[in-house]
Amino acid sequence: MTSAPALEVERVSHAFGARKALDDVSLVAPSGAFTALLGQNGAGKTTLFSLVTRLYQNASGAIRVEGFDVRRTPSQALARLGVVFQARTLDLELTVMQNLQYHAALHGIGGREARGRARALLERFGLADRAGERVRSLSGGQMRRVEIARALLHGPSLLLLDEPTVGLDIGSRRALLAETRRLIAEDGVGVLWATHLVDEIEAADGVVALHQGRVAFSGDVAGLKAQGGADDVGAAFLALVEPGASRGHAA
Ligand SMILES: Nc1ncnc2c1ncn2[C@@H]1O[C@H](COP(=O)(O)OP(=O)(O)OP(=O)(O)O)[C@@H](O)[C@H]1O
Repeated sequence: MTSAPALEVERVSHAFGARKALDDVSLVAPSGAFTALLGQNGAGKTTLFSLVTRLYQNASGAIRVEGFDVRRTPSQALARLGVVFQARTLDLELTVMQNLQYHAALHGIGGREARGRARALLERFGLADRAGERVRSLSGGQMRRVEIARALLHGPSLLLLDEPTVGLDIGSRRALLAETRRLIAEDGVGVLWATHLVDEIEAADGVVALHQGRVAFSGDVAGLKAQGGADDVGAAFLALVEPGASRGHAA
């Protein structure tokens, strides 16, 4: 066991040409906790995920997964990282089990071991009876659960989810959040959940508010409300990022 946080981002900046997408961003997502990365469209959430997953190289600063620097020790860092991207990435024509086995193979987990892990995860997400079906036949919420199961196949200690509830109905959103929180409680994974929906955040969560590529707030929900001078998360967030706006929600 390590005492390093699931994720540490230290003074990271990233630009696309002249446009600064991230400007001196630092944050921590502890192990065994839910941290919401709250930000409106264009805040820089996806860019940050792309840097953590090494889709882009971090131009400046440092990113560590459970203490492993993603640039200097990429294989150790990536082995501890599971990710669910905003766009769906399952192969619709393959079965649920084939999708999971394919991903397990990419992590060097083969045959019986892969099937065993996949079955256990599908069981956990209430999808054991769908293993042999093509992904195309699943609902949006079920596909998201398969993607989370896939992200967990290699036993990561950090799970990144980029706006995972987009396009889901209210029941599926709640179920996905509940399952993610159960994972944290049972397995102790650290979760960084990117969202613009303030109602996905609970009182005990960590919050990092990103605005125009900068961290506008980092701390707990009570601290966000105190700093924003409002009793609800949406109003507090808006007060911090758009001081001119007096009411409303981040969504
Ligand atoms: N590949 C790219 N090329 C140029 N600019 C980009 C690219 N990707 C993102 N950007 C810009 O960087 C900024 C941050 O975008 P990013 O996608 O990280 O935001 P986001 O918080 O994920 O937004 P959303 O909630 O809309 O997904 C935006 O100004 C965006 O236009």
